[in-house]
Amino acid sequence: MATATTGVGVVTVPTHRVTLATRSSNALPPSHGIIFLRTWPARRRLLRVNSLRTRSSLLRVRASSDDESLSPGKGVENVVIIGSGPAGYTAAIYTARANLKPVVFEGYQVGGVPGGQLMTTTEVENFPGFPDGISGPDLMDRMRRQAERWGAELFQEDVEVIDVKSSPFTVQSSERKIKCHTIIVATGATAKRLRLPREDEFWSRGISACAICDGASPLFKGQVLAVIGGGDTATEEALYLTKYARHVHLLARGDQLRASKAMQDRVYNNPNVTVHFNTEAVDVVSDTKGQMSGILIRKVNTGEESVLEARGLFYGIGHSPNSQLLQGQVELDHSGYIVVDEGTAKTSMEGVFAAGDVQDHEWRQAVTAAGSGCIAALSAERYLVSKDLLIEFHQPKTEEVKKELTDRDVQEGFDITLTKHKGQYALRKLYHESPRLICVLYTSPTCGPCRTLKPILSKVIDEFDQKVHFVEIDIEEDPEIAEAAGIMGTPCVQFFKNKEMIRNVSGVKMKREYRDFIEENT
Ligand SMILES: Cc1cc2nc3c(=O)[nH]c(=O)nc-3n(C[C@H](O)[C@H](O)[C@H](O)COP(=O)(O)OP(=O)(O)OC[C@H]3O[C@@H](n4cnc5c(N)ncnc54)[C@H](O)[C@@H]3O)c2cc1C
Repeated sequence: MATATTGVGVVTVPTHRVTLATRSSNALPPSHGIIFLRTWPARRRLLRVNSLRTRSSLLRVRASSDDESLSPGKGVENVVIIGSGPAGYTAAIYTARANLKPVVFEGYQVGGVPGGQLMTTTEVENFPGFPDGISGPDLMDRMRRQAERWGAELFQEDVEVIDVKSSPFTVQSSERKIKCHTIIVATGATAKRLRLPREDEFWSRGISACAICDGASPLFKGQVLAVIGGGDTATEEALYLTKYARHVHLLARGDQLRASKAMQDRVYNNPNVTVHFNTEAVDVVSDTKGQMSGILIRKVNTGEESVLEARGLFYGIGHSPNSQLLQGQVELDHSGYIVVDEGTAKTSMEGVFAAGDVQDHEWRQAVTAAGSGCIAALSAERYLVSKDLLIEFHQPKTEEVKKELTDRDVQEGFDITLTKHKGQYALRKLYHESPRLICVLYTSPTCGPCRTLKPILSKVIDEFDQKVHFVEIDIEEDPEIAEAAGIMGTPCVQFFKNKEMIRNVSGVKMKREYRDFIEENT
């Protein structure tokens, strides 16, 4: 039994020594901001910790535990969340606020970028709380920060293996292996693409995989649009788009629609929809302003090609759920979606919960994904309590976050002894004066993958502090530099040494690629 003195009173906690300090104290190293109350019966433990919270929101809690295996990272975690879309981050916010200290694998490449599908879209206009809309990357940034603020531990890594057949479960990425009592799978789904030659160029600028999300955007309002597919999704999207479009063409590869009879009737009876059977898209075409103006289509039965005028192209060819990790371990439906008990997040394996698009082939919206992430988080907490497995983690308020980059360098403020810089003045100075390897990251404000790459590269650069120079160039702020460097897209990383460019890396690559290259050249 230990007695702890606080600025507001005395709290008695059995078994482990617990020290409480007021917020003004700065004597606590961050690693001690944890309370382990493992030997208490779960319900009492929760009550006690909650009462600590109620008695003073100004309390920090430090605990020492004689059971080393319970230290975070070394022992068994309460919950691992896989995925960083709206479902994953919402689950992280809820579990972190419940003091479960969730470990989140945000993903990297295999199932889409960290932040999920919304990182690939411009404006999100239907997520509650943003009356003027918000860009997809900004929304995901906010969710991420909210999860981090409450103590979620985030890793930008793909999970490669899950083992839920033995308890505790194992979750493994290329960099770490974690044991845990519960898992929340929020790996989303990937919209199937046609891989048209100019698809990447017009993605989110004419081509979309979500009519409900993008149909009302000014880009498409009053225009002629086309939808590809012959099933329920495509017919529903075509009908939805008639609310905004001047006319909608539905392109079906077969000689009939696969959609339900009711949907077919609605399509055939709508004068604003024209169905083209035996038709496939070959590519999109653009006008002299570089805007999408039509679709090159081909009749599959005759091979005849023509251009169909359209300002927008919507894919209604389905989604693939990112559930491969769980194949053979939890029940999946015939399309690979994780099966959950209706209205819950429970999968066929106790302790494994699923949220978001990976378990939802019907609604697939950010807000429904977030809602199901909340359900999964609360379910995981309940499960841990019911099994008497829950360990609460109380973290001290984190120290002020170190600024990642110096402010935009100006002539007076430039300091060559610093490793990280921003802006064209710094780049010019370093190019001429730095004896170190220079790593230049080109970004743009609306580029989702840039937000993914920045923290990754920043961490790698930290490993080589004082051995390299790093400069970030926003190509909208410094277009001349970007043009001179021949930048065609962002993110792009260029390495310079002795006034020569020695490598150009486009897109987001694995962390070790940047690390290995820097190591070889410093
Ligand atoms: C272009 C586009 C525009 C859209 N616009 C809107 C809109 O305006 N409004 C709206 O409500 N909805 C919109 N949606 C739908 C919305 O984005 C999805 O419904 C929502 O993102 C689903 O959230 P999620 O968390 O389930 O999964 P996702 O957002 O798909 O996120 C899945 C996450 O899992 C991670 N992951 C996958 N595999 C692994 C692994 N092995 N290891 C670790 N991590 C992994 C990925 O990296 C990703 O972070 C849009 C979708 C698209 C494609």
